[in-house]
Amino acid sequence: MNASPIDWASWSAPTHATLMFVVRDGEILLIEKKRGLGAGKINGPGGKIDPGETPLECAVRETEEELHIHVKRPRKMGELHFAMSDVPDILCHVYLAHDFDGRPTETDEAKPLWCRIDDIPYDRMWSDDIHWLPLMLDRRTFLGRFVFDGEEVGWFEMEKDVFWKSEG
Ligand SMILES: Nc1ncnc2c1[nH]c(=O)n2[C@H]1C[C@H](O)[C@@H](COP(=O)(O)OP(=O)(O)OP(=O)(O)O)O1
Repeated sequence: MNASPIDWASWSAPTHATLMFVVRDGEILLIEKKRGLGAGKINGPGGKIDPGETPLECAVRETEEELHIHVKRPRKMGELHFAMSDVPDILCHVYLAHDFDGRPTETDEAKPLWCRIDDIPYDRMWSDDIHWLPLMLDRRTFLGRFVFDGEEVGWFEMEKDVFWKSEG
């Protein structure tokens, strides 16, 4: 691929956000996002980090708010650095869990959707997802850098097997 149009060494994002994925019995718990950035797309639950909140606290809170479940023992699997063309840049922390309390419930923010791991609807998701979600499902950690042109990925690179310090 061409050289990056972004100097990633000096890049920083004004928006920090999270994503949480629950994988159990060969299925992944996704959402149909009903509002906010990415409304209409399929994604994991998640959202923007509040002031004073850690990324892990945010991922757990957003999952509770959007699906009314409490995830157990989430592990940080990756970071996604999004240089955007039409909204402020985003740094997103990605978590994986295998267990939770509660029953996934539709809220005004999200509709739960269990998908078989081999039948994930990438064509209804953000266009970066296909570059890192399969890696995460193979239990590999990652750092993805993406330059978006509107809704499309114009440039990207993936670092694999990145060490992320455990939190909490
Ligand atoms: N490119 C891409 N791929 C996968 N996931 C995402 C992106 N860009 C993104 O922003 N996201 C994720 C990261 C977050 O989980 C959401 C965006 O957060 P948002 O819904 O705007 O945050 P909330 O705090 O829930 O929303 P408001 O309350 O501010 O409306 O998408």
